[in-house]
Amino acid sequence: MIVSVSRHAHFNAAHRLFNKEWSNEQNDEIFGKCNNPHYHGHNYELIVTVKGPIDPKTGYVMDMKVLADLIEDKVEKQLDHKNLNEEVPIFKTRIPTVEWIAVTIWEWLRPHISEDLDLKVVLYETPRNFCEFDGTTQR
Ligand SMILES: Nc1nc2c(c(=O)[nH]1)N=C([C@H](O)[C@H](O)COP(=O)(O)OP(=O)(O)OP(=O)(O)O)CN2
Ligand SMILES: [Zn+2]
Repeated sequence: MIVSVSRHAHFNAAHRLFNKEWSNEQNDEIFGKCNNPHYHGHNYELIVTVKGPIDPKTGYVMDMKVLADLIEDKVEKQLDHKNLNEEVPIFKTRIPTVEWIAVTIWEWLRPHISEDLDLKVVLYETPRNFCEFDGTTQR
């Protein structure tokens, strides 16, 4: 049997959506209020799911305490109460959209989770806007 287990986490962060290769007018046209030069913030809700076989000895797919500690160390410490554009180096080159934040979180977690397990990240930027990434690189 292949089973999924998930851990819910939370962080808040500020960001500004803009492409530094574009003019102010282009950025305003594409990103609108999200291009506010004084930034704006979100309460991000994160769901991390690992999927795989149940270990016959432990009954676990993965120890949720280990997963929780991993999310705290690799994600929350890097992003919580941060200005993503200014304080998180990867977002100097990636626009901190919910898409890129979700992909980045997946990349940060993947090396620390058993290769036998699939990993999926769901990230809510607002209660109505969310993004999902499971490592897929081709359509
Ligand atoms: N594909 C994406 N589109 C948008 C993103 C994104 O990351 N990926 N981000 C934003 C902004 O960050 C913006 O702050 C989202 O806020 P808002 O439009 O206010 O979202 P709400 O769900 O709160 O808006 P309602 O219109 O009230 O539902 C925009 N787009
Ligand atoms: Zn935003």
